[in-house]
Amino acid sequence: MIKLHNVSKSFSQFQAIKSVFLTIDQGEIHGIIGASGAGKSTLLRHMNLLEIPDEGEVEVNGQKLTSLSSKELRQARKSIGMIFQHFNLVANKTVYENVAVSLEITNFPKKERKNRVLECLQFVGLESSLEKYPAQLSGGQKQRVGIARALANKPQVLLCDEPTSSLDPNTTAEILGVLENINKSLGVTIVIVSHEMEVIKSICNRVTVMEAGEIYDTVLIEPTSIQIIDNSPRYYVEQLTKGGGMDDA
Ligand SMILES: Nc1ncnc2c1ncn2[C@@H]1O[C@H](COP(=O)(O)OP(=O)(O)OP(=O)(O)O)[C@@H](O)[C@H]1O
Repeated sequence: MIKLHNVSKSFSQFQAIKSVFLTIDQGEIHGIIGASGAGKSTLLRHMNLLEIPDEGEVEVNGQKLTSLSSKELRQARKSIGMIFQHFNLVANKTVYENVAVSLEITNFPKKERKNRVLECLQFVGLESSLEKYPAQLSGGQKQRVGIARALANKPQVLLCDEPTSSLDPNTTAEILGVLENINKSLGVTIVIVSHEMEVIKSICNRVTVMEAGEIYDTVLIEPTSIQIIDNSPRYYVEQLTKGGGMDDA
């Protein structure tokens, strides 16, 4: 479970996040959507304290991250994986090494590292690309490496910041399939920030709509295929709740 309690964050004079309260249940696939600059990524980055809130508390997997020492926070972060729009792979490391490095950082038992790396790469279907370098991979394959790296330490939560925004529609569907599989077969709670309505509609159980640093609404959704034509938070909520168009707006 993830709990944000009265979280606020400013950059200089600009308040990016304003008194946000949000609870994400264990096992959920939770979407965060909204216009550019609404604060989606900043909010997500509070869930592993990559952003430290000015005010408020962040609780993940029963631990109040905002009350932990740096050592305790490093430990707690093992159970929170993260993937990114631009994959953030190390260019001069192979696929195998990119995943292994996350086990080295957390002091994962040395004897078990190789097996764990292979297991994760097998899970994302990249077991035959161990010796390749990121430049030799397609965007979808790079994101699979990112996912394998995020899974290496057996997280309970996976934070996804625009995970498919650099990918074409077919590759997007493949990556969403991998994320769905992680949720269903490993029981990992997933939070996805995306500006793509189709992505959110196809995978999430519940969606938070943000506007100007605040939560505009949080809605349960039923997946349907829609085409996004507007950027207002009201439109997002209408689409998520009714699956309707803008005719009655
Ligand atoms: N490190 C930072 N320093 C200064 N301003 C920041 C910083 N991080 C975010 N912001 C500002 O906070 C606001 C919210 O940014 P954020 O990236 O969270 O929005 P977003 O909804 O994810 O947008 P996008 O969809 O364009 O990525 C923006 O105005 C952004 O410029």
